Amino acid sequence: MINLSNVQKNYGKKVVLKGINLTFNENEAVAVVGSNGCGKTTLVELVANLIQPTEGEIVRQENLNIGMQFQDGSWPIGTKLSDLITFYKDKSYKKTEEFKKLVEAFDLEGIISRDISSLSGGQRQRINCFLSIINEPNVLILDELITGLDLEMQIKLISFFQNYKKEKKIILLIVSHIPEEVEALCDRVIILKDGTVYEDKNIEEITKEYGTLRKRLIKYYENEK
Ligand SMILES: Nc1ncnc2c1ncn2[C@@H]1O[C@H](COP(=O)(O)OP(=O)(O)OP(=O)(O)O)[C@@H](O)[C@H]1O
Repeated sequence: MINLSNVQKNYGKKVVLKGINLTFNENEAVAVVGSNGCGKTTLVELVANLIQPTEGEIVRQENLNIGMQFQDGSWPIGTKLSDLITFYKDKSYKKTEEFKKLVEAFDLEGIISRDISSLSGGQRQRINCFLSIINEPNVLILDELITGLDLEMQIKLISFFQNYKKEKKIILLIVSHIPEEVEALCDRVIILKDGTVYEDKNIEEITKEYGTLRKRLIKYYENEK
């Protein structure tokens, strides 16, 4: 369980988030959505303990292991995924069934021994996905998981993470601009606006009221103008 109470985050004089009260529970998949710059990544970085609130408190249940897939990641020239695996795991890991399953799921075979800095955005994205779960997190944060990926990989990744969340009963937090991705992966949607929680509802409530999440978000963007 992770609880945010009265959280505020400022960057200099700019108040990015304010008065945030949220609880995330085990076995729950939650999406954070809203316009560019509304504070989605800031919110998940606070949850991940990567940055600290300016005001308020974040309480995390003990022994939480947090994994995060970033929108991109820059590695020093020459870094290879195979080196990173040796860093995070022992050598025998590469012989495990688990590893073989992940290589297949993220289509890593041809890129594992290549310099990450020479890979395409989509290839790096697949590596970031793999690294986000290498330490078996019980809180997994996916920030724009399928953005920039070809359709085949989008379908493959969504299906992988649908099964992953069912199996592992983690807290899954996703940041996304793609309503269909959110509907496929999440039970609950938090919409941010002006640095606050504008709406916090289950997908079922949203679809009952608006038909689809896409229709709900179009209404949100219409009011933003
Ligand atoms: N390290 C930082 N220093 C200063 N300002 C920052 C920093 N990180 C984020 N911001 C600002 O905070 C605001 C929220 O940024 P954030 O990345 O959380 O938005 P977002 O909702 O994830 O946006 P997007 O949909 O474009 O990815 C933006 O105005 C951004 O410029």
